Amino acid sequence: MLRVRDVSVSFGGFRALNAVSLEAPPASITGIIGPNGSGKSTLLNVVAGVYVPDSGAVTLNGHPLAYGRPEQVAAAGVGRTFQVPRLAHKLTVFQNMMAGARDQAGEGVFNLFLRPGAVARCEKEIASRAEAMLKRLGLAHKANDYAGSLSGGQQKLLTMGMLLMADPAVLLLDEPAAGVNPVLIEQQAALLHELKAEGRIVLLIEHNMEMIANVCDRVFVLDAGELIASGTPAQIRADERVVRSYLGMPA
Ligand SMILES: Nc1ncnc2c1ncn2[C@@H]1O[C@H](COP(=O)(O)OP(=O)(O)OP(=O)(O)O)[C@@H](O)[C@H]1O
Repeated sequence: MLRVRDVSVSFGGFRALNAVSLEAPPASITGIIGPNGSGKSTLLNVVAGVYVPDSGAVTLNGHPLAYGRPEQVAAAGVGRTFQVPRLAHKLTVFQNMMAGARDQAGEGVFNLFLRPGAVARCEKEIASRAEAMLKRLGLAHKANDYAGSLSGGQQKLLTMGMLLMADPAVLLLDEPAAGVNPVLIEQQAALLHELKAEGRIVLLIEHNMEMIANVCDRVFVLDAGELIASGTPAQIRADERVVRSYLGMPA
């Protein structure tokens, strides 16, 4: 279970999040919606260990996450993607996937010199997982292309695949559907359902309400740093305050 309890974050004198709480159980997809500047990315950044909250707590299975230490949070099983995919554009799709894998035996100089056999075995194992992941994402035919040559939607799928190479218990996804064509959005939604079926916790920031309605079990709505509503997608759509502050706004 991922728990965010009464988290507040300020930048200078500006309060970006005010006592925000949410819970996300295993095998669930949780949407975070709200107008621009309402604090969605800030919340994701607190969970990802980028920002240290002024007060409140974030726990995974009862253990506090390491605030301000994103590498430690990632090692604890929390992976995140960004609004603009972070890829090595001049490396191939396959090479990017390999870089996404955690615990590569070749990482340490000690291993490289003293356990070359183990390193080679591990590399082979990672390569076959990367291959399988590319097949799963429908990107196998792009394996040897530069990552920079993929469409925006394919790049977003690739970053999700890179995350999955580390087998995270929690995925934090920042606007995966933005700028993506409808066919790839459907593919993303199918992948999210699979990740849920595998027992993972998915937190999803998204402006695409169709995507939210299609995949989310529960939705939390932020407005000016405050949590103003939570519920099923249907409950959120019917919530007058949400419609006034967000859904009623022209796109
Ligand atoms: N590092 C920072 N320093 C100062 N202010 C910040 C910082 N990060 C975010 N803010 C401010 O905090 C508020 C919340 O920003 P945040 O990016 O979390 O909103 P958001 O809901 O993700 O918006 P969007 O939908 O546009 O991505 C905004 O007013 C923003 O300007």
